[in-house]
Amino acid sequence: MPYLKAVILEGLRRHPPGHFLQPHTVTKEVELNSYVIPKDAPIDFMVADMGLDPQVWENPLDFNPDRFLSIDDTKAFDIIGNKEIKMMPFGAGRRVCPCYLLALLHLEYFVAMFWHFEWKPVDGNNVDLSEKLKFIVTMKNPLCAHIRPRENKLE
Ligand code: HEM
Repeated sequence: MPYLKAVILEGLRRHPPGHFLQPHTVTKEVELNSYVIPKDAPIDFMVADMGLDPQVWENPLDFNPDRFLSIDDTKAFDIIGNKEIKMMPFGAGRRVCPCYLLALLHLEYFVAMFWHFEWKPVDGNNVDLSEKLKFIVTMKNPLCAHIRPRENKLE
């Protein structure tokens, strides 16, 4: 289970479904780290870039779930930025995704299907992880796979 959770977190870091949040704004001018943010100016959060910041993540382009296993308890990873923000696929603060726990559970069920089902690319096509930026991010070339129950259960 810890590794399954680590795979989900790494997927959300490396390929967050939304590259931006909804635009946010401030109700009065504020200064943050010597930047002045004017009242009512639309503010976009670069979610995808946060997850690729080399000052925060070692080899950020690598898909490496192990980076989350070094955290004592994967469950405790601060995905909604209560204490610190290292990535924010669900946003943070008062407009954070209210269903993030449901979404995480859903992702776990989906990825756990690999335990029981074997996935094979159709006609030997390689899996292409190129992204297409729409309202959310989708696969540029949709995944086509044959799925069948595993004959040999995974250890
Ligand atoms: C992997 C799945 C999901 C991701 C990555 C995701 C991500 C997000 C993000 C980034 C926001 C905007 C946060 C902000 O602007 O600060 C958001 C808002 C929201 N999400 Fe999700 N979400 C997911 C699944 C879901 C699901 C399953 C539901 C409901 C069943 C849901 C319901 C909502 C709602 C209602 C809001 C608006 C909250 C508000 O404006 O106060 N999301 N989500």
